[in-house]
Amino acid sequence: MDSEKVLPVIDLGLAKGPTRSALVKQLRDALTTVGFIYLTGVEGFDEVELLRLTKWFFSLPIEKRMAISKKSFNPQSAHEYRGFFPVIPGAVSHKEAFEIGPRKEEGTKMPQDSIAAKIFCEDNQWPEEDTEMGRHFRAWMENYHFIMTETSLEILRLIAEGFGAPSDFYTSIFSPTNTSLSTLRLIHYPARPNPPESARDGDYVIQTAEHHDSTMVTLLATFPEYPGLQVRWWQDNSIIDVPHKPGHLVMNIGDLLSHTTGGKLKATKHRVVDICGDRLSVPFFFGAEVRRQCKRGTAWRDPSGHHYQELRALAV
Ligand SMILES: O=C(O)CCC(=O)C(=O)O
Ligand SMILES: [Fe+2]
Repeated sequence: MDSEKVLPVIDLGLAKGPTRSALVKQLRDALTTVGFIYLTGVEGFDEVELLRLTKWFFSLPIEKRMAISKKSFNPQSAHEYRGFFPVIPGAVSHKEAFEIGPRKEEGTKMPQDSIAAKIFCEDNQWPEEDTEMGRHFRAWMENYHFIMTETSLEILRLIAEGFGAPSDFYTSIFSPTNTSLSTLRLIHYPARPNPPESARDGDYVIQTAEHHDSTMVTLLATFPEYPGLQVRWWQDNSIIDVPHKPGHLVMNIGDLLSHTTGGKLKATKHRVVDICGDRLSVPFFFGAEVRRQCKRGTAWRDPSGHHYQELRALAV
């Protein structure tokens, strides 16, 4: 029955104190079945300010946004990886976005010994830094990136505990100075009145095609006035709508984490469809660690005999 196809709600507030073990079990059950959850109880999550600042960013004139775009869209830019990217006309994926990496703590040495390391560790770009609003935008987004990083690490600890593994089974790879490859992406999907045939699926017009994320964990902020997220339901392969739930993030895991569990944790497919108007959303992609290579490490076996691979961190 359609009414039963709803994402489980997980309350991170239960992580403190004697309720933690119940939370660990709820999370394991949800991520080994549906693979997508609503997440509440995230301290410091303020969707109202996040939406206000996202709207502000996309209200800036396109010339100002292009001035902080990546080199592939603006030859004058010194940035390959962080910054704005515009809509690509005619592509199935129909969006523009602004991508932000972690704040670099004073004195943190960033690797510069390979082209990849230089690209992945490059500085963020910021709009309107000479205005109060621009400075507020930067400080707020840097802090939001930090909150999402801490939340992702806590989720990884809870997941490890759910398999009976040591709490830091997945998190020991990550540096305390936050040099993870994680990306906060502010997305604007403009309306699409004349989509190409390749972007149609029956009555739907696709804005982001069906995919799994490549991450460890994704924490997605959606907003009340913008539906459009759809998830492939695990039991019957149907597509379900995932409406906004006030105060909740939507969370899923990506391929990287799913692989380490031999597919036991589900990297569930999802997509975004046109809602006949603009749409905004803000995913946070928690990826690997810049200064480490992810290698398969020791295996953990749960009581049923299932194997989980640690991501062994090797300094490069
Ligand atoms: O915009 C959304 O709601 C989801 C976006 C998404 O799935 C992605 O960017 O990977
Ligand atoms: Fe996604």
